[in-house]
Amino acid sequence: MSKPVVLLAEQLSPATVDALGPDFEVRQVDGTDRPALLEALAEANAILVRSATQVDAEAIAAAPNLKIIARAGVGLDNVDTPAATKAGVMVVNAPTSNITSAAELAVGHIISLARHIPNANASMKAGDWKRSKYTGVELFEKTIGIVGLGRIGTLVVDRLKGFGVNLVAYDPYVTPARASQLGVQLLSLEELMAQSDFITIHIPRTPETTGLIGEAEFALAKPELRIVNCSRGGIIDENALRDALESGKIAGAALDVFVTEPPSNRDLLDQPNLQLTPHLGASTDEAQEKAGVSVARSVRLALAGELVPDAVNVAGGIIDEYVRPGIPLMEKLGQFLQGLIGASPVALDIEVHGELARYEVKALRLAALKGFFTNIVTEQVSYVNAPLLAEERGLDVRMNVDEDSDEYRNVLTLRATLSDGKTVSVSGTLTGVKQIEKLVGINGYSIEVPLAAHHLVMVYSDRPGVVALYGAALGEAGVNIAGMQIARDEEGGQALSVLTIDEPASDELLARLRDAIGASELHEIDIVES
Ligand SMILES: NC(=O)C1=CN([C@@H]2O[C@H](COP(=O)(O)OP(=O)(O)OC[C@H]3O[C@@H](n4cnc5c(N)ncnc54)[C@H](O)[C@@H]3O)[C@@H](O)[C@H]2O)C=CC1
Ligand SMILES: O=C(O)CCC(=O)C(=O)O
Repeated sequence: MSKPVVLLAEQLSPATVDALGPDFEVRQVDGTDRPALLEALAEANAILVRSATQVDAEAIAAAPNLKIIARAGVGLDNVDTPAATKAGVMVVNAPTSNITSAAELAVGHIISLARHIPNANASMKAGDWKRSKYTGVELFEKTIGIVGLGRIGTLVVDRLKGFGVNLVAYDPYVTPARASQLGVQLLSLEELMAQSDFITIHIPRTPETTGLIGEAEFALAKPELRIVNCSRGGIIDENALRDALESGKIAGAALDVFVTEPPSNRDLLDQPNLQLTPHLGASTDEAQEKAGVSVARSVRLALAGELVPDAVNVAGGIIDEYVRPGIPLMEKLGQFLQGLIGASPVALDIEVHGELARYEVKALRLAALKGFFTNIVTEQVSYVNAPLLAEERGLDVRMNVDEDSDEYRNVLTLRATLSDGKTVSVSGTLTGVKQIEKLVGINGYSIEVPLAAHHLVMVYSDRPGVVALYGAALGEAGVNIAGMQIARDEEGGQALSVLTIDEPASDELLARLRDAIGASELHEIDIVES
């Protein structure tokens, strides 16, 4: 069997390939060479990128086998996550891999701006010895404004505390209590612009943050202001920054990120009081190793069909070891239920009874939906797009979790409500040390049958001789019965037989069985392993 193809579209740490291990065919492509990228995506099961490769809707459409897009870093601006979700493709990033490096670069820029280190260095290399020209300022007792008190902003705060500075911040999504815990005073953006001697920006680029700092904000600034952006290009309006630097409205700026990378607007780049780095925030050995290892681990999990903690478009989160075996069982119950109803329900109740109820079981909801849609839509169904498929079909999905369970330690039940109000249900459990997956209920009939690849479910009126009838029909067709269980509501009432068989039954055999036993219901249910 050929190995899954993992495409490395950018330069990643060698630790990435080591962490992927021998189970994949690793291919390289230059992600900025668009035709080459689209061609390589045709066979890719996973793609690993940094920030230069555009994984947009066109690229995702060119990758019919793609299961995961892994961003070895934080920002996901270069990945079309909604398009990936629609195609059932998981998107992951490495959210903490490079935050220390990015925070350290921002602090480095602040100190360099304060002491003119890059300009003084360039001047000396050019043969000069100019001391007074490069007189700087101390950080001590200055006001430093942090825009964005997230992961990186918080690390910057921690690092700056040692300088004896006054820390203020603008982040509308952070509570004053959290800010004061960090030793930072929350201000409005206008107050922060007016009070700060230094500003450092650590927010994502969104429609709301694009151009957040422009002409109006620079108009509020002190002439001593020095501003640093190591987050995303465009959060500071580049034209407004050029004007503010050129006119002496502010004292200096440092940029690691640009609207277009690489940038070409020389009128900005050539400003003498602007210091530049070519998007180096994450460019350290440590950050690249952590990012590579983190995304390699996510790729391994995703290609093994597992939920991934760092997925940004899946709501599964971290799954407890106790919950984990329930995931494949729930997926199978989802398939089984769909096989039983063969129609589209209006509501789906996902019930978790027993000890499992003490754990976070959100992942079981995803598993149920994934299983339910697996055999009824043509597109790839994954933990990513299964909730979207339910939403698109107007399916009312409800989750009921309850610690009570009578007969078994845990029982998982899926109950569909059809448009005529009728309900259809299937229940399963895991038994013994080997955690055997068993069906323990169908439509209120108690049974106990190990789940298999092929099942027959027959409902008929309870009477002697029926087992011989279906046994003979299956025997004549050469189909072996692997397991069976009969249940009934009352003597002479309705009976239900569940058989596991070694191969699928043909349509002709199903018709013969129906006639032979006068079945009121007969379902052949095949479970495909995902
Ligand atoms: N230069 C580089 O190489 C690197 C850049 N980055 C970038 O740094 C930025 C920050 O990353 P993290 O700290 O990990 O993100 P995060 O998600 O932990 O924090 C972002 C913070 O921004 C705040 N925020 C969101 N909208 C805001 C608004 N309109 N005004 C003010 N605050 C707002 C949020 O409340 C949050 O606290 C991201 O854009 C990321 O892509 C990250 C790593 C390396
Ligand atoms: O991989 C890189 O160098 C880009 C880092 C970055 O900007 C991020 O992780 O958001």
